[in-house]
Amino acid sequence: MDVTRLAASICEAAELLASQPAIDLVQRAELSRACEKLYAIVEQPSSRLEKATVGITPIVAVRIAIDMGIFDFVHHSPKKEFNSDEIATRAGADPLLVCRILRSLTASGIFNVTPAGTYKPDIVVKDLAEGGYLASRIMMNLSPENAYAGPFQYVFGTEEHYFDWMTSHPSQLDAFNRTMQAGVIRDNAARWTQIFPVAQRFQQFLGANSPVDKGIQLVDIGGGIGHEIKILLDTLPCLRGHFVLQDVPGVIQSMLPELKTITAATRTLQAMPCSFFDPQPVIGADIYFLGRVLHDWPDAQARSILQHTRNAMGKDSLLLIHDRVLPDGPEKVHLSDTIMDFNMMALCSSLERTETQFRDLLISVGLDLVRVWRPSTAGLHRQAVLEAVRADSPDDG
Ligand SMILES: C[S@@+](CC[C@H](N)C(=O)[O-])C[C@H]1O[C@@H](n2cnc3c(N)ncnc32)[C@H](O)[C@@H]1O
Repeated sequence: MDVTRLAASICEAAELLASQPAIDLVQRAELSRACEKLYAIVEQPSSRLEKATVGITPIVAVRIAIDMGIFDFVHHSPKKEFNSDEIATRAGADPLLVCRILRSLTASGIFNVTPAGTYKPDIVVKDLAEGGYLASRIMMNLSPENAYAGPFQYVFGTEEHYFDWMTSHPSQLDAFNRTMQAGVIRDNAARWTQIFPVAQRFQQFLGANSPVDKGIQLVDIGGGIGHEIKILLDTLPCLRGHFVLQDVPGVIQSMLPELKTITAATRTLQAMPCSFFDPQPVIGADIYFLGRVLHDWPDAQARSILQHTRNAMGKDSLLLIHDRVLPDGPEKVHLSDTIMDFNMMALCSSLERTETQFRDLLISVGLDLVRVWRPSTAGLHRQAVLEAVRADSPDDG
């Protein structure tokens, strides 16, 4: 079957339908059933699971928007289109939070983004505006950015960060570590080794017989139980070098058993309990790797992690950041992206960042973003690998 042609005809049919006069309820039901059948076949199992487990976040976005009066404003305004900043000003709310909410509402079909980049409300907005049968109020007008006093701490009645709290809740920590490992095992295309061309870029370190000291030195910061290092070693069985796995002590002690046996002549592995909020002890490594770490932290802490890494980097060191990178255009943001963004907001007072937000963060600590690697199945995955070097590196520019 020619899937590309099939996808093109489905899009054509959708455009044709959109240009038709209104279809009646019976036709709508018939078409909805057909679409659901198609979607049930093509949807990724991981996406089904995501909706069933953390899929509540679009509802949270609607509730916050009701409270901010966003629907009242756009419904009663004589204007038909709005930009994010004017909605934020009108709502008296943090522009970043309003931008995150509008992205989620767009992914839920409550707003559409025009070619000019403005937001156009859908007809359902009238039911969410004052007097509408779905309008009711909660309180929130700032994107949480205090990592130690956000929604998680409020709900669990604690002053600890989510990661600190987990160390005294071992079953939660174990579940978290297994979730992190499952994410990269389940989804081949989301693995960093599939996105960043490891074989080509680490070519000089490949070879079965050369000693460790001629190999790569790679530091996996906040590397969990070592699954990201394991994926690299499995992908490149001839990669030689010294691999350092860093995380908090409670996680390091759960390191994958198969990594514990690596002490060959061509490969060594060092498990190093240490905090990324302390100075980085490994100086001048070839590669510093930050896998899905920065999205756990708001800008203040993310900057501190990057600054410590930057201070340890040599002029030839490379920083690789594996994280979800959202498109800057809100109309391109998937529902799944907004679910994860709100998940990060709730658990860690943090956020999923756009490429521009990553670039700005890197520049603020003296690092330059050299390239963003995206998976070949672009559109389905937002995982990307960002490649950064010291701003004063000879390779920069
Ligand atoms: C989202 S997980 C990512 C794990 C792994 N890099 C991956 O991509 O699957 C974030 C990791 O950061 C670790 N972490 C949290 N606070 C830390 C700290 N202060 N220092 C070092 N690691 C920390 C957690 O234990 C966890 O393993």
